Amino acid sequence: TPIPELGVETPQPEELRVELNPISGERPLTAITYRIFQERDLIRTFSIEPHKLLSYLFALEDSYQQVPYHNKLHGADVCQSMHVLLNSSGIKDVFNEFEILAAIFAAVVHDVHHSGLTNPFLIKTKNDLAILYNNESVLENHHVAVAFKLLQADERNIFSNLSAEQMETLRKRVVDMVLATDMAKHKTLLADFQNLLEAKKMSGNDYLTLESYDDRILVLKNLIHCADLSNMTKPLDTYSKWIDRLMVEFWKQGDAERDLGLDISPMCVRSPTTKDKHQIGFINSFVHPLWETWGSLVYPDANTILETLAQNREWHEASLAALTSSTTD
Ligand SMILES: COc1ccc(-c2ccn(CCC(=O)N3CCOCC3)n2)cc1OC1CCCC1
Ligand SMILES: [Mg+2]
Ligand SMILES: [Zn+2]
Repeated sequence: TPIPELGVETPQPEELRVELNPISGERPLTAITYRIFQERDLIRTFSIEPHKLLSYLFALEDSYQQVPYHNKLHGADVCQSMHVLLNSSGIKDVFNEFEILAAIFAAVVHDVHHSGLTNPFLIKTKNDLAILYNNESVLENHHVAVAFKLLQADERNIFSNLSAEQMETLRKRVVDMVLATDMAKHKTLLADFQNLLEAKKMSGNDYLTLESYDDRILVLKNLIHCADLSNMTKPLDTYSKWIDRLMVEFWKQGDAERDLGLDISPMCVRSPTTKDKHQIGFINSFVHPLWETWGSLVYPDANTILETLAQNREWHEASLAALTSSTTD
């Protein structure tokens, strides 16, 4: 049975079309995710009932908070970036449709109900979430718990036609991937990833023969982490809009820290050079090493990404030089 164009039979196609229309900007997360599910034929492969997918995505989108950066646009952005990265010719044929379903789902849910505050802030203010999750990946545990809580309503359970065993593995993959987006996990995640690629290179067989669950999920964890850190690899006009959103979110946290008499986190200090200096430092310390490693796996697919990353870093260095020279004059 052909799936209707908008995914569901509806007596009011025009109203639904407006609602789903990404141009109207009302529901970018739903529009992008629904489109990706269609394009990857996930709706048919997993017998997902279209009206349940729409209900789930509407509820998910509405559960993203209206904060400057970690809002539904970021969820949509990471989902779209994940979709593109999964198409890298280097890994296109590596992952099966279950892993792809888990990866796309993990990407779109990965920051749901984000409060616009960082884990250290929630921990030092003894927020209920920090108590609940014992200071361990507090936000990330919350995001993935909310994502699965939304699935409990029958009209939103998009996985109702998966077997119990399939659901169990999907759940494990999604939890593993969302928890891996905690920056505190970055160093271990990247080191394990580099060791895996090194071992594969030593053994001579091509990278793409990933047998164990642990090897496969390790690559998927780095993949969602790359998607989450993909702002710096985007064209400058897009990238600079993300920076502005994140800085507003950080500055609001800085204001809260000051009001509470707490030390202001370094990234939350309002100052003209903070933006460039932190971006350069962050790209050098975290983003470039991660994308370079990813680039070695999918070589040469990441070359454009690495070039854009280098150009964006140079742009920050130039604006920092201009700033400091003008202030020293
Ligand atoms: C557009 O700029 C950024 C975009 C994304 C990130 C970023 C870092 C880690 N993640 C993954 C989620 C996480 O762990 N976070 C969320 C951001 O705050 C830190 C804890 N995302 C960092 C960015 O810039 C750096 C932070 C201020 C200047 C340099
Ligand atoms: Mg996050
Ligand atoms: Zn994120």
